[in-house]
Amino acid sequence: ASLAAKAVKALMEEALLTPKPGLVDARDNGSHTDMSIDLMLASARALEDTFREIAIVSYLHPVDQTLREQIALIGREGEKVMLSATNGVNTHKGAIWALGLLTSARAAFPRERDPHQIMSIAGRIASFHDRYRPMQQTNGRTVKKKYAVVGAEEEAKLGFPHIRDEALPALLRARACGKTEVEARLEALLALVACVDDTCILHRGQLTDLMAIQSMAAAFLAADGLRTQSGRKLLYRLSEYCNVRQLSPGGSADLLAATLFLID
Ligand SMILES: CC(C)(COP(=O)(O)OP(=O)(O)OC[C@H]1O[C@@H](n2cnc3c(N)ncnc32)[C@H](O[C@H]2O[C@H](COP(=O)(O)OP(=O)(O)OP(=O)(O)O)[C@@H](O)[C@H]2O)[C@@H]1O)[C@@H](O)C(=O)NCCC(=O)NCCS
Ligand SMILES: Nc1ncnc2[nH]cnc12
Repeated sequence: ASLAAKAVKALMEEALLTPKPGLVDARDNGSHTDMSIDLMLASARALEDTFREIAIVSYLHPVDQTLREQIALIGREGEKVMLSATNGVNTHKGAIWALGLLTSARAAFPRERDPHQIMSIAGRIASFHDRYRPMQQTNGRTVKKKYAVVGAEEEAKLGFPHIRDEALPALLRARACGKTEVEARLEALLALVACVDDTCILHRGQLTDLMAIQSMAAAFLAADGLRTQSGRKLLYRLSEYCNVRQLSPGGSADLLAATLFLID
């Protein structure tokens, strides 16, 4: 399949993974009142042309500022495409960013298969300055004024450390112990939730909410996930915590989609 089709597939697989705490899945809308699984899938499909354009301009392109600025333009258009497909709901802003950069890296080096190399190339692309980036206030910028966090921008510039050191190892470890694909992906997601400074959570909630969510996710993994009663109870508590406060680990969901794209 094309890179664009793989990016869309990764977004769909993330959306369909069930259960997920706070997030939209095939069973319920988590803590979201303005999203549904149909909306997530429609948003994913609408983004295929965006990822295709990114792949085309990036094909065999050297890693430089021109590449950075060309894909930024397409990415910003992609955000508009997303908002028109969802009637204004921000379903995939972080995913356009992460998957856009990773698609660009894969197209620039079509023979490179190693996820670590691809993440590092994407990090180099992200690190060039985009002179045309609007100065407008975003939730990420608001949060970063308050807290020193690794948000979506830094995550990419650093070469996706949370995918490299947490999600990918968790996914491969769970597969190697014979767990189901659903368990492996859920553990990869929770490995992200346990340590990502999710600006979605920090924008709507408090620092104490982020810490509580991170520690419940870590406890779920320590309890061997869905395999044990205590793991299942922790996942239930985490979901309730998110739903009651209308909080959602949207940044971690985007990074899970990026993880799935890297191993496709
Ligand atoms: C450089 C950009 C990432 C923009 O940076 P900025 O800091 O301004 O980021 P945000 O606008 O806040 O958006 C970043 C989205 O990334 C996700 N995210 C959050 N934390 C992390 C993290 N630690 N690591 C990785 N990813 C993270 C998150 O996306 C998900 O949440 C969305 C909903 O988020 P939110 O905005 O909080 O909620 P709303 O419902 O909109 O608002 P409220 O109702 O709460 O008020 C959802 O979409 C998920 O996807 C963040 O939203 C970059 O985006 C950029 O500059 N792009 C320009 C184009 C470009 O250069 N592209 C290049 C390649 S395509
Ligand atoms: N499954 C999901 N639910 C809510 N927000 C998201 N952002 C990215 N994936 C999401």
